[in-house]
Amino acid sequence: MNDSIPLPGGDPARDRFALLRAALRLLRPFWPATLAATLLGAAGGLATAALLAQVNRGLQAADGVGAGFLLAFAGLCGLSVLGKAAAGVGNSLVGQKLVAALRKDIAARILRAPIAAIERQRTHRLVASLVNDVEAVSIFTFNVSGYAVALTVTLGCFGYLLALSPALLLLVLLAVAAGMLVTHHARRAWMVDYTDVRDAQDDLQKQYRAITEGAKELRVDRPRRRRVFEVLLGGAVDRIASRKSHAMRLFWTADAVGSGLFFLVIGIMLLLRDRLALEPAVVSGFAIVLLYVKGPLDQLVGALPALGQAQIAFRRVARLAADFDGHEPVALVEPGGQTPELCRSIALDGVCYAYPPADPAGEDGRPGFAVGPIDLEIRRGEILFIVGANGSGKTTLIKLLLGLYPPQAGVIRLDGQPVAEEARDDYRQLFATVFTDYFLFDEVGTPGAGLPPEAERYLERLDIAHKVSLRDGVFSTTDLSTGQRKRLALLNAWAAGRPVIVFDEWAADQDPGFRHLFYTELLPDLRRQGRALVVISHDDRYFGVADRVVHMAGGGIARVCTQAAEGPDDSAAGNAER
Ligand SMILES: Nc1ncnc2c1ncn2[C@@H]1O[C@H](COP(=O)(O)OP(=O)(O)OP(=O)(O)O)[C@@H](O)[C@H]1O
Repeated sequence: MNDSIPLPGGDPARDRFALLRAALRLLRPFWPATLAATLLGAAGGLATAALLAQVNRGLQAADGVGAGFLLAFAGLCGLSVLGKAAAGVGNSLVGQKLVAALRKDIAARILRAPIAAIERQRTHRLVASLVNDVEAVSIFTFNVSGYAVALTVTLGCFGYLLALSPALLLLVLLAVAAGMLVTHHARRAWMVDYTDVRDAQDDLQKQYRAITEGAKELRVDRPRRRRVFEVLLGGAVDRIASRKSHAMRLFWTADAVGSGLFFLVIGIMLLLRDRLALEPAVVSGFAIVLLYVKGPLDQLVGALPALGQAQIAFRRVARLAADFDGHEPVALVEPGGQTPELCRSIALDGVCYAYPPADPAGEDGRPGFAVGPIDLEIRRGEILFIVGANGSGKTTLIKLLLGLYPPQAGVIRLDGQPVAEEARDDYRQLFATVFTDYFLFDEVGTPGAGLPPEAERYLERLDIAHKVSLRDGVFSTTDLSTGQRKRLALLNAWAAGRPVIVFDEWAADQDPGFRHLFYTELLPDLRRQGRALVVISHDDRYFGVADRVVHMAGGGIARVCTQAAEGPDDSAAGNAER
């Protein structure tokens, strides 16, 4: 996938120009349209300033205006209106493209990020970034050339004022500087508010998940429901509202001070008119221009809250990007690399992985859970069970086997050859999985590859054909019972046609009849097709189905039993019981 939308590299908190640079970098792919919109808008802005001068000249002309004046007036009007319209159209075009590119970019980052980083981030934070940060950045960038136009109009107007009276312009600039000082102080305070708002948006997203995904639990638990609604969700909502109102109060106070200063300047000018013997053309020119330029100036000042929120959003996205650093070469758009084959076996040689400590400050002194060193071979056409107590490391082991966690030590070999980091994504294509927290895609099999001809028959085999059919490769419904949905997940894993299928406690929510069918018919059938089956199971009644049973304890392999010998297998050598 094209990684053409670079997100900020610097820290916008410390680097004052990081946001500007990041915005320019974001706009870079669209520079022709951005430049055209900005230039046309700037031309329109300058035409507006010239129009004001023309109006003042017309007002002061003792013997009326002629055809030449009217022609120039009409030309400036046309340029002003068209420039503004063109800038608006160009802006929205660029804005839409930019937002689309930013959304795709964040999604691509998630798709390529290390699984451990995604697990660390938690879904609600990712969703909040996808929704709130993109929104904040887009609101600001949508208007970048609008701000450029406002700035040009302002500078053009000040240029005209300079020509009319440098001394009076100095007075205006003093007022503008005082207004900027007040705004600057207010801005520092409202940035603190907006940072807190953004944190509260994460909390809100978390509580939205709680009330949707935990709807059933909350319906039967009134105290918790009240706490979630009033304290957790309500607290986040109220925090956002009060912090935003505080920020806006500061903004409007600063804005009012700015406007007051503006009118003060006009008042002072009128007061000093006679004392300084100002010409009527100068006074009327200043009055017209100052009243007009207040619009673009307000637009520029009004951009500050959006700018602040965009800055915070950039900081968030930068942090996310940093946490997703070291992403793997995962093909998203171009066809991937080679689809590997499994001829003999996959071997884990001394593979280790340790989670970071739950308390990174290390205050509780507990290290993260560690798995390994693991020596294990998975052979083509065998059923391998991984068993052990809760928390013994079974799922972590299969995440290592699948290449979802990169081994921190040791190596994975495919048919004797080490799997290099660049080939890990290809290697992962050997597997189909049904995790305990699986996600059910309603498109069956490998997208674009068509369905295996026996798919309908397999639905019957799974005793689900009376509920679900396949329409154009899509399940007609997934509104099913828990066990039935899991059968569809199994169908998906089977239809993907991969040489290795991994089941994480698949049978846990199946009825006894179907559980029996799974262990005694489906698994042996899949083995007959030449696939390797790695099955995490607590069903000790069916351990006899496996060719080998790997017993995990405390993150290591305690022993491996083969069915023939029912004793420790040679392949377990080196895995000391813990
Ligand atoms: N995402 C994670 N981040 C940090 N630590 C984790 C994470 N997932 C698991 N662990 C740690 O690893 C240990 C083993 O977890 P794992 O899921 O591998 O166990 P399991 O044998 O599959 O357990 P179960 O039978 O309950 O599914 C956990 O007790 C926990 O301490």
